[in-house]
Amino acid sequence: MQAPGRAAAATEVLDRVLAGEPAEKALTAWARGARYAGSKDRAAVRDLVYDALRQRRSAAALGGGEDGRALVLGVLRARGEPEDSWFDGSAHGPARVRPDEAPRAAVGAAAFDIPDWLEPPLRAALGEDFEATMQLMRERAPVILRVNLAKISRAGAAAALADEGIVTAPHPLAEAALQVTQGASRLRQARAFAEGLAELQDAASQAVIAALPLTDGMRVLDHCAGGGGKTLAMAARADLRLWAHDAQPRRMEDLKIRAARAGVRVTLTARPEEAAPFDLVLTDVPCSGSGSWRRDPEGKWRLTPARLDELTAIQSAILERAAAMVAPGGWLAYATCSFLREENEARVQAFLSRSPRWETVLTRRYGPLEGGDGFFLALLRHSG
Ligand SMILES: C[S@@+](CC[C@H](N)C(=O)[O-])C[C@H]1O[C@@H](n2cnc3c(N)ncnc32)[C@H](O)[C@@H]1O
Repeated sequence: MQAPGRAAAATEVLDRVLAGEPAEKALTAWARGARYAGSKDRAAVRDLVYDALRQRRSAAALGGGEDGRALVLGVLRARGEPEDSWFDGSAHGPARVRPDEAPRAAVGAAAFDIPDWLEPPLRAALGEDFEATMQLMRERAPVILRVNLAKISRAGAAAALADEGIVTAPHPLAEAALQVTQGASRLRQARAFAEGLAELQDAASQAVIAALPLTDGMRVLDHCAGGGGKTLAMAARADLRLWAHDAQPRRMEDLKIRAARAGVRVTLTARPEEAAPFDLVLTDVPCSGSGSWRRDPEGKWRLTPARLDELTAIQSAILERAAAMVAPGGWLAYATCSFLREENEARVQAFLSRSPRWETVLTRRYGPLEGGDGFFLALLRHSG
């Protein structure tokens, strides 16, 4: 495919997304009907679509409109591409750019590519880091690996990956983190993956686990385990007795296989109370995802104040339930991949105001200025 064909494909996909279809579904539907598209074409169309979703408001302004065509034009203008070679009016390409499609300036929240209603709470949460953080959130997220230090050193894993054409650099945020700088497309087939030497995991997720007081022999519950990324990261830190739970057990489907690959044992449970008490319970709660909108940019346009209220109620309920499963003197770790105080400090405060036997030992916010996703961790201790 030539550049115009890719622009036309991204326009078609974005128009479907703007009409309400999830981006992954729209991309799959397009790829099925475009057998002529090679892997490079599919990657290029995907990049255009995801760049447009991350930068939806500023791309719309730069592209002089609101539809898929304007978004693609805006992204290409932001990239400094010669628009005539993409919008060339050829049979498979978009029509030439019209005079009424002149770029406009994005102002206010649009310049940060966030909905208007989220600017005040994000400013409140991020303070003087707001602008720099929001600029980074408009970009693609880095590809980061967690080396399984129980099996190999970080330098050893980097060397094994380099043998397969995957170039990495140590990431400063966590001792097991490697940032992939070249060859990311080879990762899925890499031996280092199949042998459980490394897993994909954001650096801030890794830093959250590194901050937990985990020691050999502890009984630990990952209460919102999902795919189990943090379960496995905890297992690599110490010789633990580990349980994993999720309200949607299907999400943990691959965890058994991944645990076996990593050489660790995890008990999946639908009724964690039966194995309580635990020395530490991690609650990586469902949240707005505002810290990981680089990876899931649709999330920021989907979020509404009503959904945020629902999420904060769920977060409070999870904290209550998890706290009841912690042994006297034990630990409760509350984590979100969100910047918003309503989901972070405010949830912890609300919990503490109802729970006099708990105190905060540590709170920490992570963000893209440190090279990872946005994350929040509060480590609470029971008084015993
Ligand atoms: C942020 S994700 C967890 C990601 C996971 N810890 C990881 O590192 O890959 C939140 C998870 O919480 C689960 N969840 C939602 N409500 C829950 C509840 N009331 N109790 C337990 N898990 C819940 C969701 O199904 C989702 O998998």
